[in-house]
Amino acid sequence: MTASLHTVAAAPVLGLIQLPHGAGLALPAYETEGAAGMDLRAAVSEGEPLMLAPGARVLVPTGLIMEIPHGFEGQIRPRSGLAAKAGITCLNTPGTIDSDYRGEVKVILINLGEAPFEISRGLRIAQMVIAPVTQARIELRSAAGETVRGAGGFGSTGTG
Ligand SMILES: O=c1ccn([C@H]2C[C@H](O)[C@@H](COP(=O)(O)OP(=O)(O)OP(=O)(O)O)O2)c(=O)[nH]1
Ligand SMILES: [Mg+2]
Repeated sequence: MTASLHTVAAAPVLGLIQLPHGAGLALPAYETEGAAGMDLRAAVSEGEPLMLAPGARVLVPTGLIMEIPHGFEGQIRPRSGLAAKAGITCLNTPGTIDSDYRGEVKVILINLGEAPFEISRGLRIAQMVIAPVTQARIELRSAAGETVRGAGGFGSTGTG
């Protein structure tokens, strides 16, 4: 039997605290067995949707405080359906949720489409991937070791 990704015994536990304005909203969830990201919902007031004009951006509350285990991060990514259909994306994608952050998680959406976009309560606005992170030890050095690439970049290997 194949275990689903999220029932692996060693899976990290994501702690969630639902704030009062998030109460009643469905918790973030993996929509399919193999989904990489869990969808996040807009915790805007019922009956008071946010209208996002073309070109405008907005900080959308999720109504959630998270306890991401040490050694992991949350990556906030756009949903392709919103992007393809309406030009809605996350401005700072992938947004970084640090494991020591204890404020409300918010999603920065921007409307790159041509029409105003309505964000109503409960709309699945983005997805969050939990990913391992490594903190490097930093060493100040006097020079960098030589490589074939050297300082070539930004298209140095050609286009074809
Ligand atoms: O899309 C995002 C990005 C960040 N955050 C929260 C969680 C994160 O841990 C914190 C800081 O994010 P980041 O380091 O990207 O922002 P900053 O501008 O460097 O702020 P800070 O100086 O607080 O680190 O803000 C969100 O809620 N949503
Ligand atoms: Mg920062």
